[in-house]
Amino acid sequence: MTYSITRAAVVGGGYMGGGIAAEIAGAGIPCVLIDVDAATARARVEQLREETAAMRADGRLTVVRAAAVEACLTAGTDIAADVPGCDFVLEAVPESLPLKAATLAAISAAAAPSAVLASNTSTIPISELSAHVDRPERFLGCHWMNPSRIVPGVEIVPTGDTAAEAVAAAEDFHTAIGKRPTRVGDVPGFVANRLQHALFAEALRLVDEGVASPGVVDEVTRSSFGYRLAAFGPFEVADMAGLDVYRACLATEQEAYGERFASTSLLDEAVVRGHLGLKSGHGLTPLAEKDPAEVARVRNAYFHGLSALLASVEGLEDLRTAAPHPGEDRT
Ligand SMILES: NC(=O)c1ccc[n+]([C@@H]2O[C@H](COP(=O)([O-])OP(=O)(O)OC[C@H]3O[C@@H](n4cnc5c(N)ncnc54)[C@H](O)[C@@H]3O)[C@@H](O)[C@H]2O)c1
Repeated sequence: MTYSITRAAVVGGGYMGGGIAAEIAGAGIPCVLIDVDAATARARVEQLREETAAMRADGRLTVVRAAAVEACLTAGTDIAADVPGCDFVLEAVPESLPLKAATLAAISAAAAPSAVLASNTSTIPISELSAHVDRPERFLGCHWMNPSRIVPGVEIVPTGDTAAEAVAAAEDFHTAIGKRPTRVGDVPGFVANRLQHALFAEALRLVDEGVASPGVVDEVTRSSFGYRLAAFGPFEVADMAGLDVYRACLATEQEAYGERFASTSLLDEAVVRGHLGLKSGHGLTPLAEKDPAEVARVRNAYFHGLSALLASVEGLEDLRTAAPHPGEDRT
C-alpha cells in the first residue's frame, strides 16, 4: 500500500527550511515549521506569509497555492510537541554534524514509528546521520535546492538501511507537491553539490593561478557553457559536442592538471566502439540517437528563448555593477 503523507513538519525554518515548509503547505498539505523557539518560528511564518502575498501579487503564485500556504502553514512550539502527529519530518538546521545529530535524535524520539524522517543536508553523508535515529529504515536524505520555492529538483538519498517503502513514500510525496525528485547515491555532496563544488574549486584555482579574476570566471561561465545547463546536462552536452572530442580535451587537461581530469572507462569504451554521440547516432544519452537537425532546432529554440529571457529580466546587469561603498564619494 502506498504510504500517505497528510501532515508534515520542517525543523529549522531558515532560508531553506522556511521555503520548503511553504512549498509543502502550498500543495495543500498541513505543515508545521519548528525553529529554536516558538517566537522565532512564528516570526518566520509571518515572513513567509508576506513573501507569499508578494509572489501572488507579482503573478508568480496561483490564488489556490497562495491560499493553501495561508491555510496550511503553521508555526510550531517545539519538536516534542509538534512532531508526533506528522507522517513526514524534514530536518533543515545548519550544516553541522553535531547539531544535526542532536536534532535528528530529538525528532526520532518524538516521531511516530511509521513516520518518514529526512535531512536536507547539502553534503553530509546520510549514513553518518542515520546512526542518530532510532529507525534508520525510515530515514533518508531529501536535498532541496535553493531557492526552494522555485527550483524543482530534490535529491532523494537513501542509505543501505532505508526501506524501499520509505524511499517510494519520499519520491511520491515530492512528486505530488510539484517537485522533481531524483534518486542518487549517498556520497559527500551527493550529485548536485559534488558537481557544483568541483566547478567552484576549479574556479578558485583559476583565480589563484592568475588565469582570470572572479568576475572574468563568472562572465565566461554565464556567457558560454552556463547557457546550456538548464536544458542539457553534461552527458547530453558531451553527446552533442562529440565524445571523441571530449576525450581528447580531457587528455590534454589531464596532462596539465593531473588525475582530476582523467577520463573513465565509460567514455573510453564508448569512443573505442565508435559511439561518438549525435554525429554517430550512438552515445551516452538518448539524445545521441535523435535526428541531429531536430536536436539543433530544439537546442536553438531554447537558446533563443533564454537570450530573450535574460534580456528581459530587469536589474540583472545592475547586480554586476560595483556599487559605491557607504560613504564613498564617486562624484
Ligand atoms: N542555503 C542553501 O543554499 C542550501 C541549499 C540546500 C541545502 N541547504 C542545507 O539546508 C540546511 C539549512 O540551511 P539554511 O541555509 O536554511 O540555514 P539557515 O541558517 O538559514 O537556517 C537554519 C535554521 O535552523 C534554525 N535552528 C538552528 N538550530 C536549531 C535547532 N536546534 N532546532 C531547530 N531549529 C534550529 C535556525 O534558527 C535557522 O532558522 C543546511 O543543512 C544546508 O546545508 C542549504
